[in-house]
Amino acid sequence: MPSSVTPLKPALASASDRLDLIERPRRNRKSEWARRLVKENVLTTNDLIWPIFVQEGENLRSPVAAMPGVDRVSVDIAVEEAQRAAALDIPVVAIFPYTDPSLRDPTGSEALNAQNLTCRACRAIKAKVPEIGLLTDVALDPYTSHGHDGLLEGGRILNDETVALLVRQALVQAESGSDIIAPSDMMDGRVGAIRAALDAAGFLDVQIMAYSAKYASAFYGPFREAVGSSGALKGDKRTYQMDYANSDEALREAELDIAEGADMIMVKPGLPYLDIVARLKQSFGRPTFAYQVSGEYAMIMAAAQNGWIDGEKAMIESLTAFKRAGADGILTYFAPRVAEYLRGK
Ligand SMILES: NCc1[nH]cc(CCC(=O)O)c1CC(=O)O
Ligand SMILES: [Mg+2]
Repeated sequence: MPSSVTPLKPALASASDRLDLIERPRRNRKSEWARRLVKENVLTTNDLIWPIFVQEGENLRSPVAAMPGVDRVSVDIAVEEAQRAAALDIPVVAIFPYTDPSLRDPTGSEALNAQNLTCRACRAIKAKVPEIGLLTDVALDPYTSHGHDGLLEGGRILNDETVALLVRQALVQAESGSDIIAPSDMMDGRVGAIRAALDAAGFLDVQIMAYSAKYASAFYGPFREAVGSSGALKGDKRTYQMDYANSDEALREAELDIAEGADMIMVKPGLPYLDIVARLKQSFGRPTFAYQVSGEYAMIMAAAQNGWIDGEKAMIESLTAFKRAGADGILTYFAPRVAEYLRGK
């Protein structure tokens, strides 16, 4: 018998040393094949949405300091990234613009410009990579000089006036080829208003993924660096984004968005809010997504770069945790790396 073969033998010498257990949960974990057999949740490339930051210029990549491995890219490179995503079977890319400071104003008027970066990126990607889904964020913050998602008047964010602008922003995005409109602004009533406008304009097939439970969070810091709104932001977003102490409120928000026509709902941030993901999925049974945001990405990368955790393992574990909580998909900056990892398996 070759020495590498483990002989079958009783684990303990005498029966008296043995615990009298009917159930031994470890039996189902005894080997790789046994673990695979009882695996409950699996992460696949179908679960991934890749957020991409775009900037002006040509053949340009600018690293985002707080997000190692993530670059802001010019539109031509964004097209190449979309091609890479399609080749990796990633279903959707999400476009986020770095707007030149000279184009930012108090009303975020650049958001309504059909020639803005987001719209140009959409058209360029649609033309070259028609097989990939395109998601665009609807909110004014990449375009306002004050960094808020809505119109600001005397220190207040105006709801209904903002919604009127968001509707127009959604329309220019749909006209540019966006397949999924994702309102991230947290104004009341925006989903219904956007749905009605899309339908009236004939965009019956354009989907809405509502950022339904979006919390006022410290984990968005690196994103604001990436889109250049951190320096601009005055105050915080707590009068429109949710209080992280609340959970029932997320149910009411999601209920409203669904009633107003959201095709998909989203929770954001991700990992610290898995309880919300689970509650929404169980309560509504709708396609439910989570956003593993910039600060979550930064934490994993920073610890990995210090040699404190295994970054690749933490990446897969964190994304599988979203699946376990009930998420149908995850917006994650790890998307291309995970897709490559999954392909190699
Ligand atoms: N409304 C814009 C928006 N859309 C996505 C994010 C954050 C994404 C991330 O941190 O990765 C933000 C920032 C914010 O609300 O301040
Ligand atoms: Mg709402």
